Amino acid sequence: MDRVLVLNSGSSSLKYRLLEMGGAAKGVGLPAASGPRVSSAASGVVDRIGERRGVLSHRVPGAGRYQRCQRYADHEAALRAVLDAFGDTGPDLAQAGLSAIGHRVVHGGEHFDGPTPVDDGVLAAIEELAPLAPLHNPANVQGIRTAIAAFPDVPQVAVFDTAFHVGLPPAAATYAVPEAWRSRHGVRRYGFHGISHAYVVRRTASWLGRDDAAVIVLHLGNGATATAVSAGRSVDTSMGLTPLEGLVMGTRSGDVDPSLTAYLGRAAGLSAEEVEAALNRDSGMKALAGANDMREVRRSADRGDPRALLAVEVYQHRLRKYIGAYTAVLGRVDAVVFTAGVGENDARTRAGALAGLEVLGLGVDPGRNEAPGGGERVISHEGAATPVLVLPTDEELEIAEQSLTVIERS
Ligand SMILES: Nc1ncnc2c1ncn2[C@@H]1O[C@H](COP(=O)(O)OP(=O)(O)O)[C@@H](O)[C@H]1O
Ligand SMILES: CC(=O)OP(=O)(O)O
Ligand SMILES: [Mg+2]
Repeated sequence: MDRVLVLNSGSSSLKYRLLEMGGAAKGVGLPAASGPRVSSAASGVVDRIGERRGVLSHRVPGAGRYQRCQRYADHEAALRAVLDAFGDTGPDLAQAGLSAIGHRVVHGGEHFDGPTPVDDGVLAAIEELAPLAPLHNPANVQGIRTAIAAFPDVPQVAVFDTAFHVGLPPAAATYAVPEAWRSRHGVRRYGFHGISHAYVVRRTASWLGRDDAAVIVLHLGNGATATAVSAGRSVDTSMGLTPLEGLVMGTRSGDVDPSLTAYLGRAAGLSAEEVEAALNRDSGMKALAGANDMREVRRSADRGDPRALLAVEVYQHRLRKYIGAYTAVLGRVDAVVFTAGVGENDARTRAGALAGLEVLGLGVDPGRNEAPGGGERVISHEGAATPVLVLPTDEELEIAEQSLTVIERS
């Protein structure tokens, strides 16, 4: 049996899971995407990293839950606290015989087209890409460095969000901008959330009983991506050079007119860096409705707050446009799949995104869409031409599987 510790460092959170793969199941049984049985020996999350009061929740199946609230200054401090939690409650990581530590890395640029064992050169390359994923790559690097310091003898593997999109057709990957920007500075569309997509696309193929399907994947979390997938390959995706383009997100604007930066420089005296930071951290639902969490936005909208009502309309309108566009890109759609925090849990967003798309054969069955309970499910009408599915993503399982593939190869 292999044990893999997975670290998924987000902009302000650190999710982690210790997975046991291929052995007799203990702990919580997980729906293995492929291959042998997988179980979770411990899992948890540190939320609100960098804020005054962060929260660490650590869960060990059979031994309960443990919570600690304090300030976690950065991802290094968060990971050290996670390692302490393992020390306090078990399982003992030093004795676990870890086969690998798998890290989610958001931007892999043009260098990385698959999971990669981490060495100094790989770490330097990930660091160099930080300007293209300012909310994510610095956190990923901190996580990797801290894990190497704690477990110098365990293989560390970087698993990239961009890798799923490496084969994007040139027509979708190319920006119509000066040649020198493209050839000298790597200016192209990369695409993100590929770890989640890889998992969800495999689950979709298994649901449909075919792997040549044309699928629109809607990963709607804090960050959000729409992707057109044909026969398992990404053929267009809404995020581009950085994870800022595309859909409206929790704190990110998604698509805006590129003239915005220069205009605000002239009109408001803002530097390019200030505009970029605001588009990443202070835009999206946070800017429109005062909260980045869709649950809070919905509560405000239910109270009749006009800002929240508009925010929801803007969010859904953008989604609907991308679904229409990707129907055109694919020519034929065999399934639409919702995943991640908002996609898995918010029935109203799913219904709103597809409202008016009956002309494309798309829609939800209200009873199925609103039925309580999670898990993989169909939410379109019985016999609908295009099934609409909710498939909970599992980035940690995908990272663990990809990490083991690399370890076994080397
Ligand atoms: N029941 C729910 N209804 C609406 N939105 C939800 C619900 N549960 C979670 N979410 C949304 O999911 C988001 C987080 O999604 P997640 O996929 O965990 O994002 P990330 O990995 O980017 O942190 C939260 O910001 C919240 O808006
Ligand atoms: C790439 C990205 O946007 O990731 P997240 O949704 O975790 O912020
Ligand atoms: Mg996520």
